Amino acid sequence: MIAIYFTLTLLLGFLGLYTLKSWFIPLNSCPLPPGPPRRLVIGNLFDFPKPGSKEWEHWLKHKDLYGPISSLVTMGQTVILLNKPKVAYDLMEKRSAIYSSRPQAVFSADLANWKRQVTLNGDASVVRTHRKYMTSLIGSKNAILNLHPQLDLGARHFLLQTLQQPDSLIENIRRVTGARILDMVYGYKVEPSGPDPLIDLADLSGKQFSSAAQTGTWVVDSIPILKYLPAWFPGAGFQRTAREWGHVLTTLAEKPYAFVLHQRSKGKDVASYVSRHLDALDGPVAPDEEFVIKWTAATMYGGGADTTVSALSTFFLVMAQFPDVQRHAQAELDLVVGPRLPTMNDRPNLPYVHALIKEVMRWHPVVPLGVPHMATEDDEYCGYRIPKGAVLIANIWSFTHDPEIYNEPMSFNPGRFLQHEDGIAPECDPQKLVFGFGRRICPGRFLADASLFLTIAKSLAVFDIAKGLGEDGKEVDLPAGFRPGIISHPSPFRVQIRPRSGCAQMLIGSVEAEEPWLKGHSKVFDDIKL
Ligand code: HEM
Repeated sequence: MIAIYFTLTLLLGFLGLYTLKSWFIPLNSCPLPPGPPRRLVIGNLFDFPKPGSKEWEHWLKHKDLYGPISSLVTMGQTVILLNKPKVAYDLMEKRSAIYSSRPQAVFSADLANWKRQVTLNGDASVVRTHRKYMTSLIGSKNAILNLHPQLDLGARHFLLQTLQQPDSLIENIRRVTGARILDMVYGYKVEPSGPDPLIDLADLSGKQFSSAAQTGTWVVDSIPILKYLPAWFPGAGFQRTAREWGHVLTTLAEKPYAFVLHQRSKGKDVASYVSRHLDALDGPVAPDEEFVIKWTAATMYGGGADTTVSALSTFFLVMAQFPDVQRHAQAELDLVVGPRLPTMNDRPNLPYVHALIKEVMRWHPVVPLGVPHMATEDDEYCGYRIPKGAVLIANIWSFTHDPEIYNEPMSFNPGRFLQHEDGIAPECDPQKLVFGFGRRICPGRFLADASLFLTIAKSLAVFDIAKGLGEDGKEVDLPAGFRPGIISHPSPFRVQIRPRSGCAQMLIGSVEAEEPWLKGHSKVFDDIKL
């Protein structure tokens, strides 16, 4: 009992101090950017989105109410909302030296130890090293050229699996996307059908990450002192959850790494990101070097799979929703490519398909609020104060739906990205917005771009995508909604996917004659002790 009173008193004391800090404005200092009025003690606590709500919609009103930049303060923490792309560029790109850190959310980064993945790490030298390792595999268009054959084969296997199991679209997308990255990063082949331990693990960890990083879900993020509560303390269940989720993340990094070491010990190793880095070492791998290889590999797997799954799911949803757009893209493919599957070489001659992919990325940005950045120094912008430690959130969804940038932003119109004969310029390329900004810009953007093109162009060439049928045989309406989360996916939907012709069916089946891609390595784990 005494322990509870003591902890409560301590908590109230800290709350008071935080509040004082949030009300304290240095003399001769400019004001924070505008924002909702602050209440005594709790500041803007009730102005944050409710857990499980769509945060990007919640913050949208800030642009109309307060302009291009706004702010909130609660528990001593300042949050700066960037409501226009220019502000995101001005701060996160032009002043990237002081806006490239990450806030250390207590639950995700600290307790569950997600900061082992660079995405949630704020330390500049760690970020530099980890990004350097990753960019050797995926950091430029040239680096991705080497991966085209693997990506192309992956896309053809996706067609085959979708033909065989048209009702398991999202599972197929998930399996093939994960399989591609596991192959590139570890040389691991997933099971051709049925569950695969690494795909399931990434799925679980991805779901846990989405909940872990959701603002407002974890009280310990707002009151960091709570992290010292022991797990047995009433209300401290978050400690057990964090430990459990941290353990899943550890397994996600250790298991496939152990697979590579096992294959090397048997002389069965194939070229992959991990083996290439191990080959480059002179002697035995030092622990800190092993840490970087292991965790950059896990970061690419974790960061690359779920994001691409979301973009491809949105593609299938909108194709069923906008059949005219689908027909237009198919007509272009038939004219330019003819009766074969499109490849990367066809891309320059497929402007409409290219524009369609941009529109998918704009229509629903996969990471609607980006990943928050943190200021590492006090700064001033347009007469407003941005204090050291402030968290910066770029509302990417609001950027890609800004009527000053995109004409009729709520309509799905790939034509907006084409060069018009009457001289009207194409609208802003959303690739400049949806992958984030400055030194933390997504290092997987070239890989994502190539994977999306190959999967989307090939799918359009051979499949007709339509709304699913209800029990009465009539087409059912598609949900227009998207789920909340740091990586946002479409709400569950049903579509029909059929080959466009007999020739299309033959093209899809042709991949079966090639070396089996999905031949399955999971049995190896029977021999590996973690
Ligand atoms: C449609 C696909 C994708 C989208 C829309 C996307 C978007 C983003 C965004 C918005 C960020 C945050 C950038 C910032 O902080 O300003 C990010 C970070 C990151 N992305 Fe992606 N991404 C995609 C695919 C990928 C892929 C395929 C990989 C790797 C294989 C990847 C790896 C990463 C990593 C490692 C980070 C963290 C970078 C850092 O913290 O420095 N992403 N991504």
